[in-house]
Amino acid sequence: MRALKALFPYLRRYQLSIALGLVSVLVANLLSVGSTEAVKHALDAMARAGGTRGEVGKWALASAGLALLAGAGRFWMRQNLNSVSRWVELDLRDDFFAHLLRLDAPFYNGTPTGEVMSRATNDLQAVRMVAGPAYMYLVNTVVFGLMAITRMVMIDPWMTVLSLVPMILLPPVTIFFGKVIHDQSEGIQAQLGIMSTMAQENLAGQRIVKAYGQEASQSSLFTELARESMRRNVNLARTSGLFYPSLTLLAGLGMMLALWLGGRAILADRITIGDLVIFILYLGQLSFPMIALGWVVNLFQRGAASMARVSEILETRPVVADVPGAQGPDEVRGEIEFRDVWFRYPGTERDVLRGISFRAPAGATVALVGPTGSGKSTVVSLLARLYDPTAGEVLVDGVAVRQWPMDQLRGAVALVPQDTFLFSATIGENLSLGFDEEDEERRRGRVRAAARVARLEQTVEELPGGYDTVLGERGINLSGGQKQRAALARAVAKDAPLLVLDDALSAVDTQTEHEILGGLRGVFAGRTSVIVSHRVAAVMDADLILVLDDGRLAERGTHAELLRAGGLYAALQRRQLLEAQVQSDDLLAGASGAV
Ligand SMILES: Nc1ncnc2c1ncn2[C@@H]1O[C@H](COP(=O)(O)OP(=O)(O)OP(=O)(O)O)[C@@H](O)[C@H]1O
Repeated sequence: MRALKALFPYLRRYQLSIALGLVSVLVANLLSVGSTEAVKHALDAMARAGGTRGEVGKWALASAGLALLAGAGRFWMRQNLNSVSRWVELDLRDDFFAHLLRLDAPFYNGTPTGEVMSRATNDLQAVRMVAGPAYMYLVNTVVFGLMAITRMVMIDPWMTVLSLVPMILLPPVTIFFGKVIHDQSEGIQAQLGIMSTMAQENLAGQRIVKAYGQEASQSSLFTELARESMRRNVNLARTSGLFYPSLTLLAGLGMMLALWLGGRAILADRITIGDLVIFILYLGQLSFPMIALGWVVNLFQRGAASMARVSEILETRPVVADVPGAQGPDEVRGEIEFRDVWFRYPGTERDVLRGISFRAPAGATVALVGPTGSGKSTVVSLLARLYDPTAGEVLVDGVAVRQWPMDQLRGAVALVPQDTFLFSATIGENLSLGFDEEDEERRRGRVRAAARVARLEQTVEELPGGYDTVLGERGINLSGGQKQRAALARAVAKDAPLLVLDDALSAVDTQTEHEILGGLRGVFAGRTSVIVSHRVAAVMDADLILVLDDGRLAERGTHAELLRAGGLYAALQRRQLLEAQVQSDDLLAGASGAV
């Protein structure tokens, strides 16, 4: 329950509404008790020898009027307290999302996305139930319970004790069934999640399903999952079927005892008919608050566990963050230096970079080549400070990147990562992600110029809405190469001093890649570029080529120097030339065959 303390600052913002809501609980219950008391007076007037019609009518009217006012009070109670829970949920969700965006790559590396999503949805919902309904029903039960039981004891203490015995079982029965029903519902949701994922994958990957003839086996797998879902639903129906009659049985037992004992008390002239009727009314009105009490216990337990999970993320501090007194250079030139850099990914045991040292002057084009898994993307990640090195230092303009204010560093680097990511927004919005431009014409101009450099202009113009075409699930899908060019255009439009392309043109054909890189050289003349590529043709014009092999810097130099050295780079070039030769021979053979 200590976890719920973290909720207090959020609740404190709405203390006026909470106070009004709690006063409404008190007033509504007082009015409700008053209405029940008026019933007693009406009945007693009916049974008394001198009672008049007018008197009965007056009390009946009073009862109805008070019940109406009590209803209004309850509306006001719900209105205030449930609204507070929604506001608290909104504030928490906003803070949670903003915090998620501040968290760093090491956090996302070690936390599955599904886990984060479940905290942002299910857990926040469970916390909301505590921030309103749970304490509202708890206070309501306590207030009404005290009032009703006091009145019942005043009528007959023994009758109160005995008729409450079955009622006292209502909260534990609700807690027990509540837990079972909750677990079963979760199981159903989980099963539904598995089914949705499977359906979604089969629909999205329907070309693979068809190409590999998987229709029948996927269909029977789905049937198995659906059967399991049905079995879980039937179990839930059985539990619910037992739960509600158990509640009615216990409440009914209390009533039966009250009727039996009350009947005897009337015959013995200890209480009036009016007393018995309102006793039974109070008993009946008590059953829902008693059931709510059990429900509230479960809500608090679930809410506390959920708040602990939400707080765990909210309290996680990014490891890669601004250091105190962070200070970058006044003007970014773009000189890059790696000084004996070692790196291993958090939670792993293997050094993926081992003693990398190099220096590239501002304005140079640096290329990284090497076999897959050799550490090229990792070098780029350290430059953009997505991670901090395990040992050694990465410097830009002579200042360690850890000493730079994060905003300044990220503003200075335009990164095109290996995995292209475009938002489900318009192409124009996707391309202007990296810069602020109030003037719409200038923004569009900048986006168009960048698209031209990335050889994307014609593709966009052929789309139905041009730059206003929405991408992704809600709109059209681009091909792999088009997506890569859009990601490149986004980086070009950012117009930053350092351009970093991490295998950013792998899905573009060699000819287009050559054209794009040629265009980039013009636009980025005087700025520093880092190009990761598997193709020698893409890096041969670079000022400095670094060849990585299993985390080590195996070779360095210009294209000509590396060819002369006859090492890994030269072997890579020979292989790629040979491959190109074989491909063109195949094409020629195909063409002559066709003739
Ligand atoms: N997030 C990660 N967590 C743990 N290990 C990782 C992570 N990302 C990469 N690695 C490991 O680090 C090593 C270097 O990976 P990196 O992505 O830098 O290679 P690369 O040279 O860019 O490869 P490719 O050419 O295939 O893109 C690999 O062995 C890889 O398995």
